[in-house]
Amino acid sequence: MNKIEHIGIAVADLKAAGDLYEKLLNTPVYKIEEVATEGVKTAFLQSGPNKVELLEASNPDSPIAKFIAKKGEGIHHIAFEVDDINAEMARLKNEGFILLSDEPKRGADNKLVCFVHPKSAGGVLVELCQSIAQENL
Ligand SMILES: CC[C@H](C(=O)O)C(=O)SCCNC(=O)CCNC(=O)[C@H](O)C(C)(C)COP(=O)(O)OP(=O)(O)OC[C@H]1O[C@@H](n2cnc3c(N)ncnc32)[C@H](O)[C@@H]1OP(=O)(O)O
Ligand SMILES: [Co+2]
Repeated sequence: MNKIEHIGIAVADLKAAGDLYEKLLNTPVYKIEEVATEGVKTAFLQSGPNKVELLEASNPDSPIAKFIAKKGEGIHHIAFEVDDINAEMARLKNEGFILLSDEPKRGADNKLVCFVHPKSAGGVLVELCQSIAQENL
């Protein structure tokens, strides 16, 4: 596991949250991207070395909709950068962590991603992110 790749924040209204975080971080949203397979619409802001991912549910079955219904808006997950997501997934599985998919999935912002169930990670939803090489986009 390398640096924190982003902090995921669940929001009810992506536009309003984007405006708020632009003021808070004094930096513009640099990308808006829907990941239909995840049921989310995302907005990204970069503040120094830190990346913030705002997440709005794009359908009622979205994990973000369920999260907000249960816990309200707020920090949803921590994503870590990995060099080799398949190797990290195998290592974590071997260590007894519960992975939420058998294979990496296509995430936002040109990443391959996989999630670790919060029940096996001390109550924190952890995401692994491997950048997709330019030639493979
Ligand atoms: C991929 C695009 C983008 C990117 O970065 O590229 C994203 O980050 S997409 C982010 C949205 N997608 C996901 O979150 C996928 C992984 N999440 C899941 O599969 C589910 O949300 C899961 C399994 C974590 C929870 O789903 P479930 O249907 O089991 O919901 P429950 O409310 O029953 O939760 C069970 C249990 O877990 C606790 N929980 C749920 N979400 C979180 C969370 N984000 N952080 C910490 N804990 C969480 C929930 O409170 C329940 O615990 P309990 O003690 O029973 O209340
Ligand atoms: Co994320």
